[in-house]
Amino acid sequence: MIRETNKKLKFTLSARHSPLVFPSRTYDLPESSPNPSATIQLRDATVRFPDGIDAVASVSLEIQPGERMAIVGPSGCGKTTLLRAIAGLQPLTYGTIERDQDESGFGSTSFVFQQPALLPWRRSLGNVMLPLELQNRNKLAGRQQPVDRAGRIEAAMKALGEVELTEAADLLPHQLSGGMRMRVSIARALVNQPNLLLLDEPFAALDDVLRMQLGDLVTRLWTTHGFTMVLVTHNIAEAIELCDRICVMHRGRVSVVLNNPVHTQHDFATKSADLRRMPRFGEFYGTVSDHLREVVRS
Ligand SMILES: Nc1ncnc2c1ncn2[C@@H]1O[C@H](COP(=O)(O)OP(=O)(O)OP(=O)(O)O)[C@@H](O)[C@H]1O
Repeated sequence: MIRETNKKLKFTLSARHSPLVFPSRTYDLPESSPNPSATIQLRDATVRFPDGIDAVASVSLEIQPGERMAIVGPSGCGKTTLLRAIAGLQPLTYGTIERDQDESGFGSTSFVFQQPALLPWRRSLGNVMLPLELQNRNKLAGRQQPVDRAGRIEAAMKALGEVELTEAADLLPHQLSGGMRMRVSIARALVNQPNLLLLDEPFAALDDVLRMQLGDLVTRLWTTHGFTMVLVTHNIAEAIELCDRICVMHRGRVSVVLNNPVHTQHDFATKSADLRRMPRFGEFYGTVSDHLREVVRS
């Protein structure tokens, strides 16, 4: 069932553990989103590993439907652990993470990793169809309507079309370039119409030009699909290009959440390369770097 989505939403930040609070603002979300996007609410979310390290320490944060949140911070500050906790892959020691779900109770989340992790014996089409096959198994748990083979092929071809790889449907992963493999991985993430897309350093292994091209692709897909997005990255420029807010983490905690002034409603169609030329891009880049330098020093 598709619910009506609110086109204008107020973004708020629960700043209980954030020393710096920036005012919330109102966004115009993309016009057409086939799935209602997810709201994520973290309250005192804590992950303590057996060695006593709090990889995520009392994080309270609210991510609104259709919002794109970047998570940056020094190596080892807990970014990946936080993302895995949001995905439900990492249990919390303390606190809660709430996700709204669709009526079937499934609430689809897709994950894109730095390594595309394609099955080497499956062609692009077969790799992209995989989540739908797994989803069919979930029907045993009464969660989703099964999708027949024709439906799976149609959905996978549509997703491959969205990443401009229709012509590579019959190729095996070893016949694809690094950028193409990543696009197949993005198509696989899109095929079950996620309302939440989690990306962990997706373009870190790629060169700058590819990075920008794939970043523009993700923005275009977000404009069409309207999913909520959380991106872990070391790359400040990428965080600014792709996200509405930037969360700086340090030692498991949220140090600050910054509103991105570079993005406004009419920037959605602006290419990364053009965004980078804007004076406010450079200014904001400086602000984010200053915060990162500060947390590293403290
Ligand atoms: N399974 C685990 N068991 C024990 N400690 C872990 C485990 N996974 C991560 N850690 C520790 O938790 C802390 C946070 O790790 P995490 O991978 O979330 O950081 P990160 O910010 O994503 O790092 P990077 O930027 O280098 O990828 C680190 O000190 C790490 O050593």
